[in-house]
Amino acid sequence: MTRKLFVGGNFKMNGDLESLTKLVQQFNEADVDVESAEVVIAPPALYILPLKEHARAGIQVAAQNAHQLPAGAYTGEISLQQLKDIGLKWVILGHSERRTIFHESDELIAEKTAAALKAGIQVIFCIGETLEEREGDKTEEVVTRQTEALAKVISEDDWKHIVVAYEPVWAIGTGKVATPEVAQDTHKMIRSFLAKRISQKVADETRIIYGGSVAGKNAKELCNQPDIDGALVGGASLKPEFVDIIRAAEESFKAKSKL
Ligand SMILES: O=C[C@H](O)COP(=O)(O)O
Repeated sequence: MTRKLFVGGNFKMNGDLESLTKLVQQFNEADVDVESAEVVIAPPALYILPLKEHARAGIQVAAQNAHQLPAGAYTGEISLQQLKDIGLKWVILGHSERRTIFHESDELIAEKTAAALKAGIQVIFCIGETLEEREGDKTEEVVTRQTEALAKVISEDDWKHIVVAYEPVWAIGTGKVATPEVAQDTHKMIRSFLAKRISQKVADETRIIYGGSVAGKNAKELCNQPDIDGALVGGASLKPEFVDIIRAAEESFKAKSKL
């Protein structure tokens, strides 16, 4: 298997300078193999710069959102060009909290993603269904619709700068983690969609990571699944437990690569 493990930590709107600096210090000191995994933390915007300076080599930093336009009268927003200016390589776009609370549409998220790639920033592109949609048997329709919006506006070559994060909304921050089998089924479905819609190459090479109540105790089983290439961790990334998640995911990946 050629896809590299990806573990993201989304701090959301949590922490302060002191607590997050201490947290990153714990990550810096942890014995994790940052060569075999891509580790990316996403702090609140105003802590990006100090934490980027503080994080050791191998721990990258992402923004949690950005505006699609390069500059202008958009009070409160940050542009992708500004992220690029401070040396950032990653941004999370399409998180379900942006989709639901801030009413970001599939089209806007696709536009932001295309703008990020144009600005030279890689994207953790989040998709996922609500509980109502899952219970209404609409998971495939929803994740396909969200991914199709992006497929329309980027090229085949652009996909190498995208990590798809499948995050079932009903599993985010609820403690209700999707079982490894349920998550695997959806990841497989997303990969098949990429194969049919884009190409087999893009399907084989794009990393699809899982998010939603990932913790030290379930990371290994989730990452053991053939189509799960890592995790996007929320709550547990604010604790030293994040290191256990990275280690567990690395163990799974090493085992999978021997298959
Ligand atoms: O971006 C991360 C996801 O929203 C997952 O959050 P969680 O691990 O707190 O459920």
